[in-house]
Amino acid sequence: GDFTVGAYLARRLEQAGLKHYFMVPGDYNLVLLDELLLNKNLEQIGCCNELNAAYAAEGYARANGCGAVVTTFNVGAFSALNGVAGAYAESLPVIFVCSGPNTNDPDANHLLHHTIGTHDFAYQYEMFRNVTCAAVRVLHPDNAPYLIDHAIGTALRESKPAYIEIACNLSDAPCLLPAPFETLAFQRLSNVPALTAAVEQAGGLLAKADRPLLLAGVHLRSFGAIDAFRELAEALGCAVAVMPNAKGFFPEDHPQYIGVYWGGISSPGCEPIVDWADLVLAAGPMFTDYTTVGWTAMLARERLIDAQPGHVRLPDAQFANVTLPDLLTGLAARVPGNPATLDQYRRQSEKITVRPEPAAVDGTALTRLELWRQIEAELDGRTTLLVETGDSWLNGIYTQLPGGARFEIEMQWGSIGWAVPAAFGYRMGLEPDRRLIAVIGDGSFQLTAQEVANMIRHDQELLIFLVNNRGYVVESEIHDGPYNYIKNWDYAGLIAPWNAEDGNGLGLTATTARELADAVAQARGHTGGPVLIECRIQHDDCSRELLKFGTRVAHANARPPQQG
Ligand SMILES: C/C(NCc1cnc(C)nc1N)=C(/S)[C@H](O)COP(=O)(O)OP(=O)(O)O
Repeated sequence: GDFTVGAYLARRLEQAGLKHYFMVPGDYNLVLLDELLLNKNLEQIGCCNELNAAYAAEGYARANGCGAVVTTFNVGAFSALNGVAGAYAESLPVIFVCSGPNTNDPDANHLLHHTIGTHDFAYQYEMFRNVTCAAVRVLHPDNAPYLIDHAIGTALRESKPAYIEIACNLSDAPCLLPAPFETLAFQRLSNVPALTAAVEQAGGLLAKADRPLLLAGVHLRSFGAIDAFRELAEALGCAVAVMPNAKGFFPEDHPQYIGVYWGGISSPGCEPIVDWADLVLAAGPMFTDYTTVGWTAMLARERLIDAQPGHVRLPDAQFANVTLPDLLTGLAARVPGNPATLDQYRRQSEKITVRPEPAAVDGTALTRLELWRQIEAELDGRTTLLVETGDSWLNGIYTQLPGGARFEIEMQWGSIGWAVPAAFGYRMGLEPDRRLIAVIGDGSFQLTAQEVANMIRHDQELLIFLVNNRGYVVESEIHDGPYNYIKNWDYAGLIAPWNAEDGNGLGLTATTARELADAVAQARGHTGGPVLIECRIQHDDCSRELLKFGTRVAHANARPPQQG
């Protein structure tokens, strides 16, 4: 039968690999939601609000490759804006779809609800253009195929979010059948001469280097270069470190792995080796105030090959239109082995990472160290550890991942409240036989907690460690004040009201090592719903790395304005 604009969109989302999309209904988008429901290969997932729906789509994209969120005009869209911008920051292809005003209204000079009450309806599109790689407004059905294809194709190629606004009276308008999906040109291609020259020159530098070292960066996953990176690592045989937001992109049980490079708060024994290397190839890094610990861990350009998703910068040359996987694969085929940095790491005594002695699992008050010792023990090769912004970042980053385990962190955007909805979306897109453990602070939890109810609605099995340290500890360690302290909740007690008449969530509390061990054991046996373990620790019981990180970030923030 006839294709409609809504059916066209649904087919393209399905072809982009989605099995679910997240939404909150509104009068503008109800007909579009009906059209999307007609596609039986896509499941419509409601969220409590549009911010959570956008975070869920971002989390889904981490597990599934691409995500989508549908909202109503303005009031829905502007809540979702934070999550869409976050997807941009995290380089994740989230398709943001919003139903807009009826096409008759502009010419009729109408004022509309859910707007700021002016005659201009383009401002939402203008705002989203700044945080998407492509933004389109479908104001006539004839343009729907090209505009939808442009938005989705660009999002997949750039690994960034895209914006699609569809006038509400076009959702069920007749539309052409979609052309084959390949016509969206979402593949990333290298320019061959540029690639040849880049491999030649970077390969030459690596071959000449006495102490080469590889550093994994955050873009490896978004730009499909994890395998190519490992190929190059094994060809070089050198030491391999990861930046904090690339944790898990190189196996931590790999013999060449030397830990997280994060300047003065690197894994034990790692920083001296990175400093000793005479050439570092950083694959997909983002050198920011956080990843360089307030600019104290910058790598000198004369010993850095900086391979970005679309170009590579050598100490004295730059090549555009070279994709990350092509460059790394090309180098793997060309470079001679050189284990100097790995040999040196193995000589170092520091390498023996000091593992906290297993505390007596007894009635002693629960501490951060014991909490994370038990979390680390709970990880296996099928588990993803997802950490919320807060001290959970630092504690998670230094947690040892078993082979096959994955790690999710939103370090570039760092928007607290992301973790609950992102875990909901991630679990929705995750293979059923894998496990999900999320570690979330009490402060962050309070922003978006209600999405746990949808975890219960969908019988999602996942484990949340809710770290109740009575407030915003990261902020306290950066710069304390009364604003860092919040109203306490009965976090474990929240699950029962969310269960209501039919839920199967489980809320537990742990104030001692023994209670935590018992709760974890009970969680292991719980099926058919999420488990939240409220772990109560002291406010100042934070990681030593946070103390260092906090003071350096505060220092960077406090730089006086340049005297003009
Ligand atoms: C308030 C804020 N950051 C500022 C902030 C404020 N608002 C948004 C949306 N995102 C942000 N990062 C942060 S990191 C809190 O310490 C988080 O507290 P909590 O979740 O309880 O974790 P810790 O106690 O481990 O820090």
